[in-house]
Amino acid sequence: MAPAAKIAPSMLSCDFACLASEAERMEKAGADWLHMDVMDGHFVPNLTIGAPVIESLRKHSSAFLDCHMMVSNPADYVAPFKKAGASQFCFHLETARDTWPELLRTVKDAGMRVAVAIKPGTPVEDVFPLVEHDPPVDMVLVMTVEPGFGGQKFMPEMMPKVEVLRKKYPELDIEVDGGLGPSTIDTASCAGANCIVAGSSVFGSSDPPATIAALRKSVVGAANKI
Ligand SMILES: O=C(CO)[C@H](O)[C@H](O)COP(=O)(O)O
Ligand SMILES: [Fe+2]
Repeated sequence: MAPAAKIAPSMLSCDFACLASEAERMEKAGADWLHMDVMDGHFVPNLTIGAPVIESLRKHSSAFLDCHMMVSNPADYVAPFKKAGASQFCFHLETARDTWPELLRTVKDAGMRVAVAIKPGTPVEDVFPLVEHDPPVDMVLVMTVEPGFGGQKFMPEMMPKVEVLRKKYPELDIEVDGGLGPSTIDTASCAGANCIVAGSSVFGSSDPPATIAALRKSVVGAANKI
C-alpha cells in the first residue's frame, strides 16, 4: 500500500519573529509536518536555525518537526536535536559518505525518525544501501533544487530518481523539497513522491489551507493510480 500523504510547509518561508504562531497557522491549515531547514553556512551558503530554535518552538507546538539538516557535521547535531524535540533527523548523504551506518544507528537509538537527503548531483543508487540497511532509513528526500535557499525553480529532471525509488520500495516515504506548489505537484506525485515540502507556495498563498489541500489531493490521486 502506498504510504500516506504528508504535506510539510517549509518554515523557512515564515516570519521567524512569529515562529510559534506561524507553526500554529500551518497546523490549522492542514499541515501534517512542519519542515525545519537547518543550514550551517558551510554545507550550504546560508545560515538559518539550530537546536535552540527547535527547542523554543517545541515549547509551543506538538507538531511533527521534520528537520532537514543542511550541515557539514550531522553527527554533532543528533543529541542536541533530540533534546530540543526534533521528530525526524534528515541528514545529507554527501556529508556522511563513510559514516552513515553509525549515524543512522545513533539517530534511531536517540528515538528520532531518520532520513537521508540527496542533492541534485547525487545518483539515486547511492541511497539504496541505506534503505536496505538494518535499521533502514525511514524516508529518502530527493532535493528538487540545490539546497540553500527557498523560492527556487523546481527541477523536473529529478523525477526519474523518485520513480526508481517508488518502483523499488513501494512503501517507502519519499520526500521532495524545492519549488513544489500547485503548478509542479502533479509531476512529483505522479513520479511517486508522498511527502511534499512547500515553502514559498504555501506561505505566499492567499489561501494556505486550499494550497495544502490541493497538494494533498494530487498525492492521494496519484497514489490511487500507481
Ligand atoms: O531545503 C530547502 C532549501 O534548501 C527548502 O526546504 C526548500 O527550498 C523549500 O522552499 P520552496 O518551497 O520555497 O522552494
Ligand atoms: Fe528543506
